[in-house]
Amino acid sequence: MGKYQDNTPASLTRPSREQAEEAVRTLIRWAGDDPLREGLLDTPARVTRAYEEFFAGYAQSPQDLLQATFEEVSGYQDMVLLRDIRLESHCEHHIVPIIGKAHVAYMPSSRVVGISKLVRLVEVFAKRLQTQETLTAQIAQALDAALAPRGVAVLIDAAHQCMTTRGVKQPGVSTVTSQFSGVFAADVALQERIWRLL
Ligand SMILES: Nc1nc2c(ncn2[C@@H]2O[C@H](COP(=O)(O)OP(=O)(O)OP(=O)(O)O)[C@@H](O)[C@H]2O)c(=O)[nH]1
Ligand SMILES: [Zn+2]
Repeated sequence: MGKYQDNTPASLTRPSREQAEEAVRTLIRWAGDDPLREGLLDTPARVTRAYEEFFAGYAQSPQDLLQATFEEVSGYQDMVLLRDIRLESHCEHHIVPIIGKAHVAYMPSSRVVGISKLVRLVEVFAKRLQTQETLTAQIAQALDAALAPRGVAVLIDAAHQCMTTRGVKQPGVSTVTSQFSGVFAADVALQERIWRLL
């Protein structure tokens, strides 16, 4: 009998906690230290628990999150914009933090969603291994799919620690990405209004 009975590729099967902790011990040795010295003994367990927090988004569904919508907003039709949502993610190339701000806007058609859900939506995708472009696009696409609004705008402004603390070492650089759909994609004046609001 094969090791993986459901034909799931080995690269997709979740290791046990013990295997994950062993991998951390390997990386500690790779860094040049002794995983058995007192100060590092509990580190593998802490790191795996930290990974559960950093990457909690894999276990969360954006569709479930955006299910509860409502219509009664007394005919309100203009944009809803959440500015300065704290963004904490990890770059998929180096697994180091991406820290910044996300701004999410949509132009409702008939339904709106609880504003906290927009923050949670950012978190679902941020708590995965990401590029900033993918993160921006995934948030926009999930909102479009769930609310069928007249348009969506997602902007992210973030610093990548893979560029600030290593590599090119440019602490002052932030990366700005944006994705517009619907009326926001069609109307440059609307895009300008958003940039001004930010
Ligand atoms: N487009 C994009 N690139 C990213 C993102 N996060 C990190 N990167 C880049 O991914 C690239 C990986 O390049 P490689 O040459 O394979 O890796 P590297 O040798 O570590 O690159 P350096 O960072 O230049 O030292 C780097 O240029 C990173 O700056 C992101 O969110 N979007
Ligand atoms: Zn990186």
